[in-house]
This record gives sequence, structure tokens and C-alpha cells, in this order.
Amino acid sequence: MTHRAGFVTFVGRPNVGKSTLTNALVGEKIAITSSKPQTTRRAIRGIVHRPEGQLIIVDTPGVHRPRTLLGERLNDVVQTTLGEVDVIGFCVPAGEKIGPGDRYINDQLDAYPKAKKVALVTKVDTTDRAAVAAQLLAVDALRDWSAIIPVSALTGEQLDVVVSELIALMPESPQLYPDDAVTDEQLEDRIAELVREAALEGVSEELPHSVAVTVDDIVRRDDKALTEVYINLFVERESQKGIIIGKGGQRLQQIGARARAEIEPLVGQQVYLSIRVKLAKDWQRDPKQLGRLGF
Ligand SMILES: Nc1nc2c(ncn2[C@@H]2O[C@H](COP(=O)(O)OP(=O)(O)OP(=O)(O)O)[C@@H](O)[C@H]2O)c(=O)[nH]1
Repeated sequence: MTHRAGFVTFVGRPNVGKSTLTNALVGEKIAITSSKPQTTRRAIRGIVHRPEGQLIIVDTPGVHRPRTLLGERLNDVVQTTLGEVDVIGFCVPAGEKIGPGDRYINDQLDAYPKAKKVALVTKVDTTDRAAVAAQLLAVDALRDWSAIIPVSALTGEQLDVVVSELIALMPESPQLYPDDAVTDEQLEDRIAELVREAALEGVSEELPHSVAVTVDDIVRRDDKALTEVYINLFVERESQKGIIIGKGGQRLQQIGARARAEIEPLVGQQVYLSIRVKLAKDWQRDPKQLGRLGF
């Protein structure tokens, strides 16, 4: 049997379900998701193993018109990734009409002639069969795709088809990662992302973009089965500190509890989580601060 392996990335407007699809295919949460657009900030790699091949999924930020330096850097991440992958999966939700944003991204794909292009009609569970069929036709008219696949990351419908079609498009290659690898993300980065995800839940539209999280220190205690995790959570304005912390520190406590529940299985033991909320004034527009925060 020929073994195939290679890289795929999903592109599409913010919020079309790229990260959720990545997690569903990998079978483990490696990318955080939220109902707020533009949650993903870095290229994250998830790995899918099958006897016939290996897929390395590079999850990228959604493409959008940049309004800040952070926005520009996120678009750069996408451009670099697109130039390096074997297959590009263009995502459009089943229940939303194809608009200028989708067309803009589709046009951009011409700049990457080496990559094979697949269309994924996502979130098919949100609409009926007739609407899905209509969307498949609309997507077909955009370009000559190597495949067009309807899928739901939520119900799992057609996930196996996505995997086998993508592997079939990969070059012949031995395994690129060991059998047990699900991601090449560092533990520290995964922890920071889980805290950011917890912080994004239940906040208003504007705040999510202002939140950045770094891990200060991870200490595995010798005297007991406990890992201490020290987190810095940055906001851009003094007023945002109050929103994150909440009355009597209540919101911050909830954020900590939610994040801890996800971090403990990753670390494999009980976690003490300390989150310090700090001000990094206008960090999204400041090159020096962006650098310090890892962008
Ligand atoms: N019903 C349904 N909802 C979905 C599905 N996939 C994703 N969603 C929801 O759509 C929203 C956005 O999903 P994400 O995976 O964060 O979208 P994204 O494209 O990665 O977004 P960015 O990181 O902003 O680019 C979340 O609220 C998901 O729960 C699906 O198959 N069915």
C-alpha cells in the first residue's frame, strides 16, 4: 500500500468553522474555538493518523481586512501557510450565501498554484438537504476543485470522507510524525490558549480582540501531585481589567475554573492556576508589545 503524508490548511472567513473542523478531525481539542470571529491567532498543527496516510492540519486565523497591526500579522501567517501546504481546504458554511468575503478569499488562492484545492461546505447540520445541494452548486461555480465535500464537525457527518479525500490528494511520503502525536504545539502554548478561550466566553464583541495570554511559569511540585501554572492575562485598557475580573473577582474565578478543567487532563494532574490581569496599553497596534506577546 502506498503511504501518503502532507499538509493541509483550511481557509475561509472568520467563524466558518475551521478550528472546530480541525479538532473534530484530530479527535482532540488542539485549537480553541468560540462564537466570536477571529479567535485563532496562530498557525496550529493537528495530526490525523490513518493506515494509508497522515494529515497534518495547519489551522490558520480567518482572513479579513486588517484594522490593526495584529490583524496584518495574522494575515501574514495565513499567506505564509498557504505557500507551504499541499492542499488548501476552502470552507464555506452551508447555510450562508456566498458573499464578497468568500469570493475575495477564493480569488487569493490563485496565487498558490502548487496547492490542490478542495471546497468544504461546513455546518451542514444547520440547514436542510436542498440548501446544502444549492450551496454545493454555488461552490462548484467558483473554480475547478479537486473535490467538494459537505461536512458537519458538530455531528461528525462526513468527517471520514474528508480525511480519506484529503489523504488521497497528498504526495507519497513516509510518516512525518510519530504515531501518538496529535499536535506539535507546546504545552505552554496550549495552556495559554485554553485560558484565552475561557476568558472569551460571555464577553462582548470588542473585548476578545484585546485579550492576550502568556504563561509566566509552570512548576511541577515535588512534594505533592500538583502543577502550578502562572498566567498573565493582558488587556488593552484599564476599563477592560474590571470586565475580566468582575464584581468581587467573580468572573476571573469562573475563567480560572473553566480553564483549569481543560488544563488538568493535559497536564495529567491537579493544577493550581494563578491568573494575573495586566494592562498592555494598545498592544494590538504596538510592534514592541506584539513581539513580546509572541506575534
Ligand atoms: N452547528 C454547527 N456549528 C458549528 C460547526 N462547526 C463550527 N460551528 C460553530 O461555529 C462557530 C465558529 O467556529 P470556529 O471553529 O471557531 O470557526 P473558525 O472558522 O475557526 O473561526 P476563526 O478562528 O474566527 O477564524 C462556533 O460557535 C462553532 O461551535 C458545525 O459543524 N455545526
